[in-house]
Amino acid sequence: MSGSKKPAISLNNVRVTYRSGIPFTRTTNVYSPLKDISFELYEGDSLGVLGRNGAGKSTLLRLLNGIIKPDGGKVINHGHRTALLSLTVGYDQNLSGRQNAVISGMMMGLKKHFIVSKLDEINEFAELKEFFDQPVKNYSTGMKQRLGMAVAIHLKSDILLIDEILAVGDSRFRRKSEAVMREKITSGDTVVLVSHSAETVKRLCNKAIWIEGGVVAQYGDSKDVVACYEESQK
Ligand SMILES: Nc1ncnc2c1ncn2[C@@H]1O[C@H](COP(=O)(O)OP(=O)(O)OP(=O)(O)O)[C@@H](O)[C@H]1O
Repeated sequence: MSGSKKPAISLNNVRVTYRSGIPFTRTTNVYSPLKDISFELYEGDSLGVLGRNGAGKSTLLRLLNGIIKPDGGKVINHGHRTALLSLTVGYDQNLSGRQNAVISGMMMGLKKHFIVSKLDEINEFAELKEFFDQPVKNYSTGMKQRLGMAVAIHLKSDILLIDEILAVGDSRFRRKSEAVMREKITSGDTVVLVSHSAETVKRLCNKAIWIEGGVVAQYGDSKDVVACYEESQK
């Protein structure tokens, strides 16, 4: 248990296997980045996810979001609405930022008229101006990041899952996003943050999980986990 906090999502012995066919052969690549993962994400926690490239951090966020299902073990969401903020998942490139914002909101289970009432605020935060009505394929990485951040902040979910999105974009917008994130965290929102920056995890998260070799190498207070993770990288 984590004090009197309630579990928001529980993972019990979770395994994820990717199977991809190799072109022009009858063979299939089978790979399990996550082999046996168990932990509880508690309500009100801000959890940083650490691990080297390919450790399965983004896979873990997709599991928490419910986009993928485990092929072993169980993911139990105790009734929370999640929003995944990522530069690689979630946009229809041919639709405008405005249309994508509406779709994202509907995927979070929100009513269309509520989402529509928030669109001006979303565009104001994202600073997209007339680009808001252009196809996302014309956006720069920074513009996609700003749109994702604006949608996630204005269309409230119970659990915000953030995949590396604070690492890109210009420093002014990064500071603006970090300030809003900090506000959400202090007001008790549940956040899971994947970052290559142990410093960011230490700054924004109270807890951290370190994934290595498909299992949990360490889970606990973010300062302790970051210290061990950084030591292992030397
Ligand atoms: N759809 C997929 N099909 C096949 N393999 C995949 C798929 N998605 C991810 N993988 C593989 O699973 C492993 C874990 O990927 P994942 O993106 O979760 O790692 P990560 O820790 O987020 O990596 P990074 O730090 O580089 O972003 C990688 O080896 C990746 O190549």
